[in-house]
Amino acid sequence: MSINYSFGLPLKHNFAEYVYYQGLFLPHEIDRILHFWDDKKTVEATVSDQNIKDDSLRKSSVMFIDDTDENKWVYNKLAGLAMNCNNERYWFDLLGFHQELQLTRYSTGDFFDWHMDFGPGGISARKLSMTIQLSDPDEYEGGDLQFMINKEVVNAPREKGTIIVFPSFIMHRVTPITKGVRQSIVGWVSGPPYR
Ligand SMILES: O=C(O)CCC(=O)C(=O)O
Ligand SMILES: [Fe+2]
Repeated sequence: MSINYSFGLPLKHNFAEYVYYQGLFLPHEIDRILHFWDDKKTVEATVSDQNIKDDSLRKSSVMFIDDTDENKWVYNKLAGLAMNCNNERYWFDLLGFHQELQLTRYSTGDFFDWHMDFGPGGISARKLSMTIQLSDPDEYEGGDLQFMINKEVVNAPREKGTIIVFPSFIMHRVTPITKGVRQSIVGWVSGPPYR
């Protein structure tokens, strides 16, 4: 039963476990982003904020997109989307990107098992997570970004260019790639502690 014992605060509810957007990046922009990939800058992905490699949780290659003048357009587009999405849905307190955008490559056998992007230490400021699907769905098999919503497993859209935004405390995973290569960008928007 619902009651209304108000503390006098303005209330807005429009929560969704995840939302997605299409068309923010044009195909030639996605191609430009894919050309950022530089094997010399690639590192094996780690988990949490401790630079821990845990092959049972995550296997993929990542590199970070420097926040330089040349790359600013990518940051700017994603920041705009994050602010609009936040105004539409979440009303979290956001401060901005405090960690570089991550370009991720999953080859056959790579995966990222169930996790939250939020946690203790250096990842405790993460509020919103964003993923850009950079690969065409028929370039790879497996590699689904999935959310755990109660006990249902829900697939995120795979279309190239789709941007999926979700609160960093939502459980998600990327299933193992069984064929081909999937690439994505992952960004985290930070904010002050929950209150
Ligand atoms: O590749 C993705 O779409 C998501 C990866 C992920 O969950 C992460 O890097 O935290
Ligand atoms: Fe994640």
